[in-house]
Amino acid sequence: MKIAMGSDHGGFNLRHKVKAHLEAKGYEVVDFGVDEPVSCDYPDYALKVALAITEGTCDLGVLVCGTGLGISIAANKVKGIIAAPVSDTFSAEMARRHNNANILALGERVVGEGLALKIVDAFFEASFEGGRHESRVNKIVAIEKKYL
Ligand SMILES: O=C(CO)[C@H](O)[C@H](O)COP(=O)(O)O
Repeated sequence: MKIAMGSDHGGFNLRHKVKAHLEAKGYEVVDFGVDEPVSCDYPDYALKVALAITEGTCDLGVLVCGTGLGISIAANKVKGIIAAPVSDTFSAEMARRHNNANILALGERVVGEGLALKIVDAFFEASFEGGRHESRVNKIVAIEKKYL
């Protein structure tokens, strides 16, 4: 599995820790920056990661900013993206199993490294269940098609 990653300055340190963790587990990570921990705009990195997924060069993504909010809000503006800002392991698992999220968003100023890595594991070890959840996710896609 190929994972796209990106962050702004607020998620710079945690992005590197998550990247090392995923690589140690054998995932291929494509890192879209930011390359230096200098003040920058999170929508720029949300867009790079979102497009890598919708264009098919990566399978899933991880985005990190200070809270995980702005960067997921921006990513969710791209058709085909379901980005979930997550701060606990249960929601991380459900984001895949029920919501078919294709991007996990983390907040470096919200979760510590230990919890963040457990959240990452919960997200990547889970799979979409389909069934009743598929028709619900399809309704999200229909909203996106009609209104975005
Ligand atoms: O969390 C974020 C967006 O949701 C950003 O990382 C945060 O807003 C950046 O703030 P600052 O420019 O004050 O470092």
